[in-house]
Amino acid sequence: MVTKLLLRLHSFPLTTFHTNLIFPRKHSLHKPLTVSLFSSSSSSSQALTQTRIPDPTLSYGPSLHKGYTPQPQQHEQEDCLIDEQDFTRVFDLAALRVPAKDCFALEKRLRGHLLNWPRIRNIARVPGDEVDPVLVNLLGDRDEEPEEDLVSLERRIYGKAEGDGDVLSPVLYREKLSRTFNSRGYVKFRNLAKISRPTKKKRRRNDDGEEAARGEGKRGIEKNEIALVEVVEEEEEGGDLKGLLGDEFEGRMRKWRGPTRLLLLDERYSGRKVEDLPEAIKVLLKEDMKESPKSTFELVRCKLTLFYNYWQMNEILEATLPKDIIVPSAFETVGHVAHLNLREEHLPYKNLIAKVVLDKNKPKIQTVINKLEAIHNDYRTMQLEVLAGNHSLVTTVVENGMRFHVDLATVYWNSRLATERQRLLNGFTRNDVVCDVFTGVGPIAISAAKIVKRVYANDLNPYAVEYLERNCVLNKVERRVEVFNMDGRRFIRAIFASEKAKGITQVVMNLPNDAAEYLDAFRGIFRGRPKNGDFTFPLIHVYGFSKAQDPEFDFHERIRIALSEVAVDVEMRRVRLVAPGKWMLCASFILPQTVGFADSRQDR
Ligand SMILES: C[S@@+](CC[C@H](N)C(=O)[O-])C[C@H]1O[C@@H](n2cnc3c(N)ncnc32)[C@H](O)[C@@H]1O
Repeated sequence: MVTKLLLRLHSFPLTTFHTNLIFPRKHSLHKPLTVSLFSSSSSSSQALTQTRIPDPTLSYGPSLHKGYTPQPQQHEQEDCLIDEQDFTRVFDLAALRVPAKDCFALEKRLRGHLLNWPRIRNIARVPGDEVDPVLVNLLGDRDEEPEEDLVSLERRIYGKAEGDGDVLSPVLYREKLSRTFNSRGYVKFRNLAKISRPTKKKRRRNDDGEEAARGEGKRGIEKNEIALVEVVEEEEEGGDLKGLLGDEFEGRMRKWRGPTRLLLLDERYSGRKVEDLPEAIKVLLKEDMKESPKSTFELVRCKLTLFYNYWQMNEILEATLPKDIIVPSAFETVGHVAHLNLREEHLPYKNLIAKVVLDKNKPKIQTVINKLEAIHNDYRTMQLEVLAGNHSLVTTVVENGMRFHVDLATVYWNSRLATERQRLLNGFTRNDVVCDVFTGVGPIAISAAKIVKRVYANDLNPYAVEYLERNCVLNKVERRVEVFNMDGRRFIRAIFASEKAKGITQVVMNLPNDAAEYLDAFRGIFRGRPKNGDFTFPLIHVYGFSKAQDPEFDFHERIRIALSEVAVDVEMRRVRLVAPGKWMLCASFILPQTVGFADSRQDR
């Protein structure tokens, strides 16, 4: 998520309340302010008339069950599945307005008293008070008449000071200045060009047309906007300076003369007056005042608006789905595709769930699919339903630093096996020659090709073989991988009957449903060859599922039966629990000589 703060100025019709002032300011440089956090630009023109959402059991922190909703807006509903405006929540907060230069130090020291909400920065910018340091310097360091300095500064920046009447448009203001130029002299206006020319950043935003509508209250919430902070009140005229800092600081009362920041205070302090703030905050501010006597602070009330984009997937789903069903919290990803495994109870809400998954995981996720039924077909491909996003199931997955093109509609892919594949790869050396009998699009074969001498990769599915070949080229291993498209049993027989058999040191058989039953293909593969011949008895890694009480024993039995061998020395490990009570296992063993030289008449 982008964590950028951008400024909004004068974009909301804001209500102004009285403020508790730490430092009163007779002349304010500020209008009601709008500050946007984490967004790229514009703000809402929502009127903040509210519908309270009372919940007596409120926990600490942001929640869709807390705060209040702004008055519903007339809007065109793009998607009837979910109305994003229903998820807008407004929270009343207190904030300390502090000089920008002090904000980080104060944030550190006040941390325990700040808002500390996830994805919301404790420091918010205050638009409109960013003053070019050169201009601030123009004020000099004189203490005697700070207010006159500020009035003068205001005129330079805004074309008017408080009480001067309406703000001139930038064009009129420039014209006015140019008319008075000669009489007033260049000295006082040497920054004219600077202040009348928009900065590069502002210009860019103007180009986007985003700033153009500012002030007209026409803008909607930006797509990626998650939160907005608005100062909703201005200071009380002639507020009591002594309230917080005592008599000793009265003489130090001075005006703002530079950029400020808002330090958002803990939600507990919402609506409090200065005197009600914890002693720790007061002491700290006093200390800061002693260290930098020119610092100014004020307590302001503000509204923090959290939009649909702020809330996380589970928060939205929890608020939307009926209370008695489990909120789906996880999904698999394959490239840009999110793969849900929805339960029966979720099916009536599948499109809504998919939309939230898509919204909350963009741009990485572009498509949301649901598996329709258990995998039954030979190629181990899934029956899928596209629920949201684009319908392309051709995607690119990165695993072990390799890239794999995959079409989920026609080939098998399972990202959950990445760790297991890596474990297998760790056992390969550059002296190995690997045979991958059920290779799919090649996640093992292609990664192995970067390590070992040679790989023979086979799959029955012609689409998988097509992607395998593409992926070999994509990962620049096509010269080390020989590709076959045949039934696994036939492949084992053919490869071990050929000259290639000599060098093969490891065989991978990852077809957990039936791979063990293909082991019979190894019977007699070296039959007829001299027993002291220069061939290797390969290390075989075979995968399988077991629902038995003792899965290792059960799988071992299947292997023994397939090999027609009384005893096989097998190293067994559990890979993962694929369903309640169903384990995926990997058995590794060196092909027994008795099996390799077996009489083929025992074969199927
Ligand atoms: C579980 S996938 C494993 C793919 C790959 N090893 C991986 O980790 O992604 C099993 C693969 O075996 C292929 N397959 C199924 N039956 C086969 C057979 N009789 N002979 C060869 N390949 C077969 C399927 O097309 C599928 O690609």
